[in-house]
Amino acid sequence: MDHRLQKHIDSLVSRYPELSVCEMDIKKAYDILEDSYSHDGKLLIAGNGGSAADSEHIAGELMKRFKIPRPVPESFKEKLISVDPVRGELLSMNLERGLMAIPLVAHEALSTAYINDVDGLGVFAQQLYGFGRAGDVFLGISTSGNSKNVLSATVVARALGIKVIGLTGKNGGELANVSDVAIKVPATETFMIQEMHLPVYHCLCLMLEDRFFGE
Ligand SMILES: O=C(CO)[C@@H](O)[C@H](O)[C@H](O)[C@H](O)COP(=O)(O)O
Repeated sequence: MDHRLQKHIDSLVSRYPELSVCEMDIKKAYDILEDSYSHDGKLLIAGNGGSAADSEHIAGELMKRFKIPRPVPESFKEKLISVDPVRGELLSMNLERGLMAIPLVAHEALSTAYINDVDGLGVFAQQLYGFGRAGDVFLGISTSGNSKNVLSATVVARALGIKVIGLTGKNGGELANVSDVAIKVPATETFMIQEMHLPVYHCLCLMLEDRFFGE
């Protein structure tokens, strides 16, 4: 792996030595994401409770600058100038390029209506079916690896040609079995698993940002 990207993993492992067991799987997950983003794909993310918050957090890191400024291309700025009816005023916008990431835990009106009218367990599957396209990536976050609404979404992912990354606890659960790669952090207690998920996904976001927006 490029030393520029490896440095993020080295930093992760120096801060969290227990996560060294995840190194290979983090690299595999990175490769899947890099390939998807290189071909105009996107990331769809789902999880429950604390992992729902993580889903939103990840989208936030990817959709705008994390550490590196991501200026929009000059050609697009020129388009902004050409369509700005009140020259200058709107150009104070500081748009940034994003890596497209959609948290399937958002969209409350859609989710609550689907859960209420159709099927509680299909809430992520329905959104994945709507938003997902072949070549995208689904990231399922589950400390147990057995949350049925996340597992249902993996079935839809397979049917659509969407690769699945699982982020789980040590035991992996069913999610690890149905993922293209499962990052199983070495903890078994829900809150401790969640505490290890954060540095793992930060590392992936840093690697992707460096790849697509670094020098
Ligand atoms: O944040 C916490 C516990 O720390 C809880 O909200 C927790 O995320 C919820 O119980 C989830 O429903 C657990 O689901 P999962 O991680 O096993 O898929």
